[in-house]
Amino acid sequence: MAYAVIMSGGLGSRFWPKSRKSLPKQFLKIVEDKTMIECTVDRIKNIIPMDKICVVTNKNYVSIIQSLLDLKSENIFKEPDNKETASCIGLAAVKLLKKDFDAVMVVLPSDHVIIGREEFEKTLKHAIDVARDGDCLVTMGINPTRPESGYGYIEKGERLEDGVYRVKRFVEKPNVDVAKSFLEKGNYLWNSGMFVWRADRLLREIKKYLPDLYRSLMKIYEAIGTFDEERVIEEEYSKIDGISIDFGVMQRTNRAVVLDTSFVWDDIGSFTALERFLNSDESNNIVAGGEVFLTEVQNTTILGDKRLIVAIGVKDMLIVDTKDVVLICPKDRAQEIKEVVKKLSNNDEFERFV
Ligand SMILES: Nc1nc2c(ncn2[C@@H]2O[C@H](COP(=O)(O)OP(=O)(O)OP(=O)(O)O)[C@@H](O)[C@H]2O)c(=O)[nH]1
Ligand SMILES: O=P(O)(O)O[C@H]1O[C@H](CO)[C@@H](O)[C@H](O)[C@@H]1O
Repeated sequence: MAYAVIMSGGLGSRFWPKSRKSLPKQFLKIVEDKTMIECTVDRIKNIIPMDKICVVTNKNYVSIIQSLLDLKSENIFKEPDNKETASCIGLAAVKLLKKDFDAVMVVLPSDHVIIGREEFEKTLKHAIDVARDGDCLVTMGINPTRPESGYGYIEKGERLEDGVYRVKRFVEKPNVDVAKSFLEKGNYLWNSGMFVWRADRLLREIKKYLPDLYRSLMKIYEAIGTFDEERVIEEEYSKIDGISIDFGVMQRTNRAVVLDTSFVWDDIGSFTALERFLNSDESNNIVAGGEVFLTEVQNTTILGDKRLIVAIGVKDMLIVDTKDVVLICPKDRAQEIKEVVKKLSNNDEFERFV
């Protein structure tokens, strides 16, 4: 049986100050008129029925998820802490395996924009068939359109069937020069961060490449359905070293295959991604929300709130206003917001703004 596993415990810190610890990006309406997590569920519910859709999230976000999605509480997998995507996916794998030994997991981030519903559904069905029959880890590949250094790249290897390739190499977040060379070579795809695999196959890969995490997951597996479940999850999570599924498994495994997809995809990783979806004025400015009064402003993205934003002679900037924080930064440094948020989190005076 196929299950959707929606990862929804991240902080979306590159979208700070709009995205806060108390209400991260996946629970905001960013480019569509529903929250990002609602859009994620809408996109898959023709393929995977609601009772097979699961969300893995931090325990603090359970009530937000319940208010947005019509999910049974047993389909919300609670994490006591954020230990990155390998643990989040591993926890979902043991939860599903406990009730279905043939579980196939469709792992989806909760903060992507996808255009081309029919194509997406067709690709997902194909991915489920490949993962169910084969002993492999399926990733959904996107044809790159720019030398993006914020994504993982997949080198296509042997063609297995129409649109399906063995993964020759998986390179997580190369620098821009390497990304340019991948684009020129033409045989690389972006890793979309959407994966399909059997739960048992994934756990065997975790056993091989992340043995400590595997040991913790096995203890959790034993405790699932007992009175001790929550305590054991807390105890094991306190021991887990966080690592992403990309660094932890995908870069190491030789069982990965990639599907060459053709829908439009974006991970809306940072504010600058909005340029690809929102309309700009004749000076290439984007205004998303709030009122603005601009004089000789160019190539600037402004996300307003309640106040009027007045800017004079500003170029290539990002301006984000909220009720208690104003962020001003050059657009080409927008990735640094994540680091700033980490610093603020560790600062007693400013932590409350995170
Ligand atoms: N359950 C769970 N989900 C996670 C965790 N880390 C990231 N995610 C989710 O995985 C997806 C991809 O996350 P990232 O973009 O890597 O991280 P993020 O925290 O959302 O964003 P940044 O802080 O801006 O990097 C998103 O849907 C996140 O909500 C985690 O530790 N647990
Ligand atoms: O954690 P990050 O920064 O969002 O990166 C992850 O997602 C990217 C796609 O959104 C992928 O391209 C990366 O390989 C990785 O899976």
